[in-house]
Amino acid sequence: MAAAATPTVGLTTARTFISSLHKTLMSRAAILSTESKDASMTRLASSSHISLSHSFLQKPNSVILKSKRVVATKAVSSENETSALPGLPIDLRGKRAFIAGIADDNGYGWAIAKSLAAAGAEILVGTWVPALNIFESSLRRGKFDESRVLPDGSLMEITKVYPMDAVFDGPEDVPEDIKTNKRYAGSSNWTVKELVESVKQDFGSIDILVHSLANGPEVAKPLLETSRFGYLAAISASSYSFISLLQNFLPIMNPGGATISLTYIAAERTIPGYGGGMSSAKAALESDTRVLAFEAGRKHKIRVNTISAGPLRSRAAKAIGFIDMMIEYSTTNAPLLKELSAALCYVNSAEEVGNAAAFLASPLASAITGTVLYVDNGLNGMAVSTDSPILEKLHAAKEK
Ligand SMILES: NC(=O)c1ccc[n+]([C@@H]2O[C@H](COP(=O)([O-])OP(=O)(O)OC[C@H]3O[C@@H](n4cnc5c(N)ncnc54)[C@H](O)[C@@H]3O)[C@@H](O)[C@H]2O)c1
Repeated sequence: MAAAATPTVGLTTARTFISSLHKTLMSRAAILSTESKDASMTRLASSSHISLSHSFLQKPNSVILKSKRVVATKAVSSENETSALPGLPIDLRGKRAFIAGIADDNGYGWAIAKSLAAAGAEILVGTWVPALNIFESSLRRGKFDESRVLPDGSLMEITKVYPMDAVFDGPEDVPEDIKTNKRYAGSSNWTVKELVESVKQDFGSIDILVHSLANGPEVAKPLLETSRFGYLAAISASSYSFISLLQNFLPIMNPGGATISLTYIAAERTIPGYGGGMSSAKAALESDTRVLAFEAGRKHKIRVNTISAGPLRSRAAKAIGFIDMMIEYSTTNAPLLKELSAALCYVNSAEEVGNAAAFLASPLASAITGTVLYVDNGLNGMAVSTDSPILEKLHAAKEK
């Protein structure tokens, strides 16, 4: 079920590629490395994976024209070279991340995967079963190629995509109507226990777990009108799912690893319209972050944090129905006044959340656990909206 395999390259192409990499390496080696160029090349040959974009695969002759799309997915620098680099890099090379909740390239899960990949982590993805076919076929057809581009010009590789449904812990929990549902036909081993068993069999262990999923069937209903079913379904898919993933993944997580979930300010302050028990689910997720940080920290040396993210036009958010208003509210009232999705600088909000997640997952955050990290341009700190007509009256009165 590999979504994006690493293709082999023809001999001539490989020579061209190695020659261009050799040039790059030589210039890097001259600046950075104290070891011999031959030793660097030997290391490069053994550590680099040559990977090509889908567009190259479709047009083999375009490899030289599109040389930027021909990349080494593993960094060529050694530990020595890294320590010689200026700055404080987020280095996740050698780490394996499982990101639960990616079904397209618009959501926070995708952005986090990209930042983790840019820092060198290997990426495994868990996709909700009903969305799996379309996600995998879009990936195969190159629909996401443009948004797979990482800051160094290479493309994010997803080593494997796993089907999952986070509301079922084991096969015994799956009701008949889901078992026979045609959207689930053709996929297997997608309950949480079976998923983790598959990851264990395939890879042995992981270092980073990201929970980027939520679901509330009655999200559009006010809490006061939410049914017991809707409320519990929201908690099950959006909060307990994190506990279930931790329960099952912790035994195969390497000590020192990190887990991250995504929350929303509606957990702490009232956001009218974010209903159906979703605000309750996020409140539970934030509280659980603290308790799970204690338990997972003591028992497994694993950190647990959650990112409270600003509004993003993801598929899930669009389904709620007022995401554009929330974005406008945020861009008008947050301390940092920037359009989140077209930021003043080279990043957008999803990337900013991705980068914060990469930091939290890295050794740079080794003493951070049990926290809610706000990545929302500071909106959470505001007690009044600056565009309130009441405040406008106040300002007008002062000016008189
Ligand atoms: N978009 C926002 O404005 C915003 C703001 C703050 C927090 N968040 C949180 O970010 C996380 C990611 O959401 P997003 O907005 O990026 O949307 P998204 O649509 O990209 O991600 C939600 C994912 O959850 C998956 N999913 C739903 N039910 C599932 C289940 N039972 N099992 C497995 N997967 C399931 C969906 O297939 C989808 O891929 C969520 O926790 C969301 O609450 C979003």
